[in-house]
Amino acid sequence: TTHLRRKKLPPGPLPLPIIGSIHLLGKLPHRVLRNLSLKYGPIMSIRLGNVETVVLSSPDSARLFLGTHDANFSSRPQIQASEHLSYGAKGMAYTPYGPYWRSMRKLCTVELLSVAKINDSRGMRREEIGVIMKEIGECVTRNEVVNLSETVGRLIENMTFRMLFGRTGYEGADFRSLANEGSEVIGAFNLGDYVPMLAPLDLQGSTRRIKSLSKKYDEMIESLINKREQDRSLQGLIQWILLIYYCHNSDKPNDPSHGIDRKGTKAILLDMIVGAIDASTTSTEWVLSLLIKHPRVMKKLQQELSDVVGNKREVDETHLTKLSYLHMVIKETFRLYPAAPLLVPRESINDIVINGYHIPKKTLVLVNFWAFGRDSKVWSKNCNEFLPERFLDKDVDFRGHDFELIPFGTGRRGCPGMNLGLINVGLIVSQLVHSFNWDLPSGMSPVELDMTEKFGLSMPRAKPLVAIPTYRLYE
Ligand code: HEM
Repeated sequence: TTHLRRKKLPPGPLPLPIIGSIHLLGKLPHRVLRNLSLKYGPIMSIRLGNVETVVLSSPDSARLFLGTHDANFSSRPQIQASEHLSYGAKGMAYTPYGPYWRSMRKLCTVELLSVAKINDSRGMRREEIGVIMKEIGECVTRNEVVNLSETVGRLIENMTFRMLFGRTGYEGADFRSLANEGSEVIGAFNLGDYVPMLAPLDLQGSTRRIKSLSKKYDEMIESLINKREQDRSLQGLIQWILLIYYCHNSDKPNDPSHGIDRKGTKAILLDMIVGAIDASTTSTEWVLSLLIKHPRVMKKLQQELSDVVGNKREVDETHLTKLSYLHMVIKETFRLYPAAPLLVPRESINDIVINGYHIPKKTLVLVNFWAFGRDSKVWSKNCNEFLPERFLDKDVDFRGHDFELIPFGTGRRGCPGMNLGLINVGLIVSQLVHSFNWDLPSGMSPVELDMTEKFGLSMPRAKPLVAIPTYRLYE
């Protein structure tokens, strides 16, 4: 009997032969998995093709797996998208746990995304926001609507480009569509990853799509790296990556031994591009949507901006820590519209027994963080309401310690770009609503604003957010 008990999987739907339960997932898997969890519980097993999968749908279950047993759940599944796009797991985000991942992670946290490096690019962010503010000002004069999704996406793309390559874009270097498409193919449940016998048929056309995207990426990034090699005066994070790459490949005694080669260089750049553009854009888009949909909250935030920043000045990064209501608005947005609804998938390293359930090694672990926010046991009966004030008397932070709110994940694999992401979102949102008032077009009332989402590695709006700006400050 002990043997039987040790082999007991968590409860879940009965799998079909060959495909398991993959057919259930549909277009919005976070919603489907949440409904299944209401039936089977917060630790649920579901077989996707050949792949044993555990879905965690409550903060307590996430604490158990990613807190208590973080070490055992710190790997990532190997999927076709990362195989092709990351040159065979040469980056960080989709690289299995081990020494290579650890040195990539160190490279990112120490050399690229440290507080000092982020502060170095402060002036650049101010300039890029200035460009967009001027552009929106022209729309005010001409009485035009602004496609906020597109505008925010372009702004974050420009900031990312400059951060990495020290200048604004080059002809043909389209980071944004790379990030969007990357998020789609990486997030998709690609049949070939789960049912290997069907992989050669490529029934959904995913493999073809992934291969063509990776070819496009490789051409683009090769040309960018070549340009940098020809013009050493260009700054940006690329200089640090290349420095380490040259050291490693030239027997220098001071080799920082990150073990990075040309492919690794390109793979880590891809992680930075997709990570920086996709999640920050999606988050900003949802914050703005929720503010426009809830005029009371918008007014209160604008009042805070008037009080802290003053009506004769632009928002500066140093203001951000003083904007406590903005902080609550962002938390509340992450709770209801997380940029990554299932976070980024994990994979177990060894067999383990948790709560009497047997979790075999190489089990795929999905954290349905989207479901946490919709759980009245966690957030009380008003969990579906957008109410930033709930954080006044609930001391919950989003940095990975409080499992109710883990939009950036947690533990060894938690997001290394969190500080940068928060600055991007906070700065853009506050500057946009400090300078302008926003109304919906065609006399649409705020309650009518459509909030439908799309699924991918990230969860953007299904339809772009468009609104009409008017000056708030200088009139
Ligand atoms: C609002 C913005 C962002 C959100 C919501 C977000 C969210 C996440 C989440 C949920 C994970 C998975 C964590 C886990 O498995 O526990 C992650 C990982 C990651 N993020 Fe972010 N992210 C954001 C911004 C950024 C930025 C700006 C960058 C880089 C410039 C970045 C780079 C990465 C990388 C490389 C990983 C993989 C880490 C690893 O596997 O070791 N992210 N992010």
